[in-house]
Amino acid sequence: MDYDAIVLGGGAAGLAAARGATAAGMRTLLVTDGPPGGDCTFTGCVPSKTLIEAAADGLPFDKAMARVREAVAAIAATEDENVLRSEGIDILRGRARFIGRTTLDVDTAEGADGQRLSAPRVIVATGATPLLPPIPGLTDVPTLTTDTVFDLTEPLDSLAVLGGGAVGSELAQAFARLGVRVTLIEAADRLLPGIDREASALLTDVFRAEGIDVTTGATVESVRGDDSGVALRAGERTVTAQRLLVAAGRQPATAGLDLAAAGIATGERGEIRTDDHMATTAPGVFAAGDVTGRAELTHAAYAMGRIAAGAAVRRWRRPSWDAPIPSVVFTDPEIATVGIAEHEVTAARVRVAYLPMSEVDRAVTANATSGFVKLIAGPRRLLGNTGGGRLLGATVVGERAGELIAEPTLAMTSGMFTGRLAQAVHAYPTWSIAVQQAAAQFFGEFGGRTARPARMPEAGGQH
Ligand SMILES: Cc1cc2nc3c(=O)[nH]c(=O)nc-3n(C[C@H](O)[C@H](O)[C@H](O)COP(=O)(O)OP(=O)(O)OC[C@H]3O[C@@H](n4cnc5c(N)ncnc54)[C@H](O)[C@@H]3O)c2cc1C
Ligand SMILES: NC(=O)c1ccc[n+]([C@@H]2O[C@H](COP(=O)([O-])OP(=O)(O)OC[C@H]3O[C@@H](n4cnc5c(N)ncnc54)[C@H](O)[C@@H]3O)[C@@H](O)[C@H]2O)c1
Repeated sequence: MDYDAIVLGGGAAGLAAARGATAAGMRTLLVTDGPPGGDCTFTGCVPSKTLIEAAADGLPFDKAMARVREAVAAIAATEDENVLRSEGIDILRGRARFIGRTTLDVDTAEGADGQRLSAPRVIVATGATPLLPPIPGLTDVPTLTTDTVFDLTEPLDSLAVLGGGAVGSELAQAFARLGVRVTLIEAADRLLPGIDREASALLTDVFRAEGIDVTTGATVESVRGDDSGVALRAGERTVTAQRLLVAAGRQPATAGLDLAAAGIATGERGEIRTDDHMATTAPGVFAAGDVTGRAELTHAAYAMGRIAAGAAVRRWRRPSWDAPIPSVVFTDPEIATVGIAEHEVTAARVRVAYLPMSEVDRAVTANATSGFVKLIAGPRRLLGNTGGGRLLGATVVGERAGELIAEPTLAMTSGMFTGRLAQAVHAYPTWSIAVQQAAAQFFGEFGGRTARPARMPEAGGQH
């Protein structure tokens, strides 16, 4: 065998896996056909968050795009090939495919003949690529995806955004704030369909107030156009725009890997099937990150990479995928979630504490009262709702929601009594005191509010 472990893909999952395997004393090779950092650094989190911040700062289009390039370069430099080699990881730039369970053929960038490499442990972390849905005409018109949108150099007049998930919502608002006329079309009945219904409604109101033309419950059925513009047909509507951004989800990147040669099974969406230890159906082969079709988030990819590496090197007490994963949509206001949303409650005796930001002093002082904190807590085995029960989920909408979600995430991860959130003294007047004040509602009236029974789906999830 050439190595103890070979990792395929240099994104968040692959980097975590390579680092984890190296730290465990494995001679590790990272094979990647793109620069280390992957989607998050080059076409995902980093450019999108920089664009959002630049737009919020009121920068003109060209300066905003220049700031995007600078931020990407700065963060890429912290994890480039030299940095990884200094950490003891071998790197090969090239495209890998399986020719056996633990044997790979790698086509290197130089176009040399495939290099044959093997290791008893292989971790597949090849990520995902933007999905182009099978909509008539879509492949005949020039489209933007997150692979290309951050390369724009010329300002746009107008942009149609297909899809109101995290990508569509974040970029619709950023481009609108950069002066682009934005139309957003979402097939589901609301933006960010998986989240708390009130959060969706609030975001839609904010978008409309900022001039974004939002249509929900309308599926884009056909597209036509050319270099000068596009026209989208969605139900009764025809939307025209200079450019079209397709933000309809991502698909696992397994094309060309020849997973069958290794006996690696995939699921309905082409995702690599994994168990709780990130093991695939092929002994010795693990998978991590977006390619598994689990939470498509950088921190989740990183966590999966660590688990895969740990499980690959250990026989006993192998780490498992069971931690609650927070998620933040970086719109303004931010929408942060962990665990379940209220419409997902199925058990009895689950209670909800709700606190609007208009009753949080820091939000009042910041004149940013749009949003709320919602904590969902349920009974423990034997102990019931004693001590506030245990936290099942939280949704925070507001200016610093992404920071506030860390505390409920800790509560869920550690399995603490929800009451600890109310007991811990929080500094006044912080944003995070909102979590304490909401948690206090599980123990009686606080500020005129008390936790109420969760509303089951048919009753709707509004406060
Ligand atoms: C616009 C946008 C914004 C986002 N914002 C956020 C955010 O704010 N927060 C967040 O948590 N997540 C965000 N995400 C999601 C996040 O970027 C991904 O979940 C994360 O990057 C996935 O990491 P990964 O390692 O699984 O895959 P990737 O980063 O895609 O890495 C896969 C790597 O594998 C390589 N590869 C593929 N096939 C092969 C092969 N056959 N051989 C060798 N190498 C191969 C690729 O070149 C790539 O470098 C965002 C995504 C997008 C698109
Ligand atoms: N802040 C973050 O953490 C962040 C930001 C961006 C992306 N991401 C990750 O990237 C992944 C991809 O994001 P995404 O927004 O592309 O995917 P998504 O699956 O979250 O949303 C895609 C949306 O497009 C809609 N859609 C699909 N076909 C349509 C059609 N024909 N007409 C109208 N609407 C249509 C779907 O109903 C869906 O709501 C997500 O899973 C997310 O985890 C995370």
